[in-house]
This record gives sequence, structure tokens and C-alpha cells, in this order.
Amino acid sequence: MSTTIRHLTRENLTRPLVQISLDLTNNDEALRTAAVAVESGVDWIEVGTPLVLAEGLHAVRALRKEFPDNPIVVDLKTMDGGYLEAEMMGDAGADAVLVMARAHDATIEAVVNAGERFGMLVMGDDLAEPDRVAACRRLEGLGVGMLIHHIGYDHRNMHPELGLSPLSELTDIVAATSVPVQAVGGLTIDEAIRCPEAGAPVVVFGAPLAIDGKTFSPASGDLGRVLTEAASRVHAAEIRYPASA
Ligand SMILES: O=C([C@H](O)CO)[C@H](O)[C@H](O)COP(=O)(O)O
Repeated sequence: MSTTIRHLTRENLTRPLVQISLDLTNNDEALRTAAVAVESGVDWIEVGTPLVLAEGLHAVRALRKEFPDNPIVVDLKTMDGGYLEAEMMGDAGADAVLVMARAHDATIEAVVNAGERFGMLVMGDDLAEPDRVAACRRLEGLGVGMLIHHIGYDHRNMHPELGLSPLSELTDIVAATSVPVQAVGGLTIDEAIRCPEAGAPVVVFGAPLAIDGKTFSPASGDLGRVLTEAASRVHAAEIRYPASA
């Protein structure tokens, strides 16, 4: 069984970690990508939303079986019926689940309860919130154990003129809260590596897996080399927290 991440805090998260987001649509590709990633030093495996939709609990169970020592995060983007969704993922072997800040307080509390019951970290996602700092404070107040500052795929792609990046408001959110924070949404590997020094120690490599303007997949053959270099750069990075707000 993987090391529990249920009680992660800024204090006990003493070195940066790498999470790979498997935003894929079938288990074969997910397992192949995860194998390369884990071999390259990636710490956490995320079952991305497309993978949850395509393969559901089978993806969680398959990854759990193949990678017993790596924490598995399931990006459910829960908006309602929170307890049952989280319970199903916990039963399948998930170590962390995601609930949206846009959900009702009752849903966030239900997921937090399920997290306690099934030993999972609950991550709260601020996607599409107009006031990200307030949303993250509220999520923390409702008991989530980690915050995700997330610029959505559609928002970024429909409005490239806005130059949206999760790095821009990151330090404000870190300063306003006390649980660990993660920055997600369109970051290249080069950008993601800068997260620990902005106070976000669990770095997400999303899709595309891009570095120096080039994207990689298991089929490209270079994925392992790129991830090994990127993971070692993250592991060597310094975590710096801004002064509290
Ligand atoms: O959560 C995600 C997004 O909403 C699509 O489901 C992605 O996993 C996350 O954004 C990471 O991928 P990138 O945005 O490509 O960095």
C-alpha cells in the first residue's frame, strides 16, 4: 500500500514532489505512461478526468495494482453526491480525491467526511471561481487538506489573449492559506518546475507533457529521459513560502 498522504501538511512536506496527470482515455496508455513516469522518479499518479470518464474505477484499480507504492489522486471534479463518489474511489484504492470550490458547502463537507472515513486526502479545486483567494480560504475552512489553484483548459484556450497562468495568483493563495497548495493548468514542464519556489511543493506535469516547446508521449521514446531530468530538477528545488497574508 502507498505511503498515506492523508495528513500532508506544509511542515511535513519537506521536499518537492512530482505528480503526473494522466489525462488519457484508455487504461493501456495510462499504464504505459505511468510506468515510464514512475521509473523516471515521478511520485504521485493522477487519474485525470478523461481517464475517470473513460475507464472509471477500472483505471483506479489497475493503477493501484500496478503501482502499490505511489499515491493515486483521482480528479473527479466532484460537484454533488460527494460522499458516494469519494467512497467508490477510496474502495478502489485512491489516496486522494478532488472536490470543486464551486460545489455547495454540504458537498465539500461530505467529501471531507469520506476522506476521513476512507483515509484519503481531499483536494479542493478553485477552477472558475471569481475570487480565488476567498475560494481557497473557504475550502480550507471546510476541511480540505490541499488546495488546487487551477486555470481551466477551456478558459485558457478560448481566451488566449488573457495570458492566463496559475502561477500569477499562486503566491497570494499560498500566503492566505496554511494547507499545501498546487498550481495546475497549462504549465509546461519548465514552468511547473518553478512551483516549489512559489510555495507549491507538489508539482503537476499535465498534458501536453511539454518542455522547450516540444511535447512528449510514451510513443516518442524520449518521455523517460525528459521526465527523469524534470523530476530530478523538481526534487532538487527549494520550497519557499511567502509571508502569510
Ligand atoms: O484537470 C485538468 C483539466 O481540467 C482537464 O480535465 C487537467 O488534469 C489539468 O488541467 C492538468 O493538465 P494541464 O491543464 O494540461 O496542465
